Amino acid sequence: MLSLKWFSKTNVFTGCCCIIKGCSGSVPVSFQLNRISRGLHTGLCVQEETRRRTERKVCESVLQHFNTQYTEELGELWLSSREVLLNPQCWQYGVLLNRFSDHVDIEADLKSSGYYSLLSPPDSPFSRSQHLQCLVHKEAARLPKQRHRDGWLKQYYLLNAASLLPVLALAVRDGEKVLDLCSAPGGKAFAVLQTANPALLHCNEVDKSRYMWLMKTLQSYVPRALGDTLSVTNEDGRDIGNQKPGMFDKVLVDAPCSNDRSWLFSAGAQQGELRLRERSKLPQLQKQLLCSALAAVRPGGLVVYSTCTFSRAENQAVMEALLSSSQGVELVELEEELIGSLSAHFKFARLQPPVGHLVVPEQGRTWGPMYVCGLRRRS
Ligand SMILES: C[S@@+](CC[C@H](N)C(=O)[O-])C[C@H]1O[C@@H](n2cnc3c(N)ncnc32)[C@H](O)[C@@H]1O
Repeated sequence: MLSLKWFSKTNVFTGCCCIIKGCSGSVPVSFQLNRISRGLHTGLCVQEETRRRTERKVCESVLQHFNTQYTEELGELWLSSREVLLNPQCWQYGVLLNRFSDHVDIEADLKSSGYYSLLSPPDSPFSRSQHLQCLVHKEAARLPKQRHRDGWLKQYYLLNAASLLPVLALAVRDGEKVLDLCSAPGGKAFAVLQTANPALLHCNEVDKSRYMWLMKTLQSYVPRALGDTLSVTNEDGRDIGNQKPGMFDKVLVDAPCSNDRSWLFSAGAQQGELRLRERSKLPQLQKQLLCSALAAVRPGGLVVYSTCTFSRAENQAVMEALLSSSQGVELVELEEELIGSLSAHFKFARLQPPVGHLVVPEQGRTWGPMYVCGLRRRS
């Protein structure tokens, strides 16, 4: 296990502006956010990123495969979601503010540019967390990414806002011990730290290069003072349940899955076909990771499972198989209040069987796909 060591890197910075583009494909509107563009901690120019996204080619074999499977599983919903997934220019991005950084100016700029909070204000009785602040825009606005600068904390993390659903479902409380079993690149680990002050957040990632990426994320967003709270390992998550039985209050399994959004733009037919061939192995891996998570959580503790695919085989079927083969495990319904408050922002599919929740993208609310389901270990 590694505790975090912060390392330095040379940084380049360029000024930049943001692009707003409607789903209709209308003329792009660019605007400048005063302090963001003045802050100049940007990475790739947003226009460059937008151009790259526009130029990405759809992988026909993956599209055909999804058409067959998801028409059967989702019917009409697949048609509306497909329209969004195939048009990267209409994708929205959530801006998750970093409570450990000084972001007051940026928050004010964003709000004056039409951004609003995804969740209730932090002081509301309905707020899920004291600190988590995610701003969204009804258009496909895209901020520049900020570059890593040694000794400086990035002010925001860009994400698909539906990624917050598993973190909110985990509902971490101050002082809890939390395991993020499949953690890289670290978006949800970062989000967990925005919601509470856990006694321990243990992040694990099996892939070496993604593990390095995870370390970099944590270094860029989390103050050194929290170093003792965090631990990071580069192991197969399937082994962690045996290594740390019953050690955690909560475990997040943000599982490796058919990442529908990105698979549709696989780099070439070969990569697409390889992914489709390997796809049938995913449910087995997902079940093994869940078993490990259930071993790592204490009796009475909560495991949240999430994926970013529509696939029934990787979502409800995994949960059902697990529930039927494991004793002392029960399904946990996500709080109605949480689903209700997010329904204004997210489109939820009606699942059959009704196990877990699935956010599906639609025009104007392009968040998802994101499947979330909770399990409690009884004994
Ligand atoms: C969906 S991604 C996680 C995204 C991450 N939670 C976030 O929010 O940034 C799934 C991750 O699981 C990792 N993974 C795949 N197999 C694994 C295993 N056996 N044990 C642990 N991690 C694994 C993948 O390399 C990938 O980084």
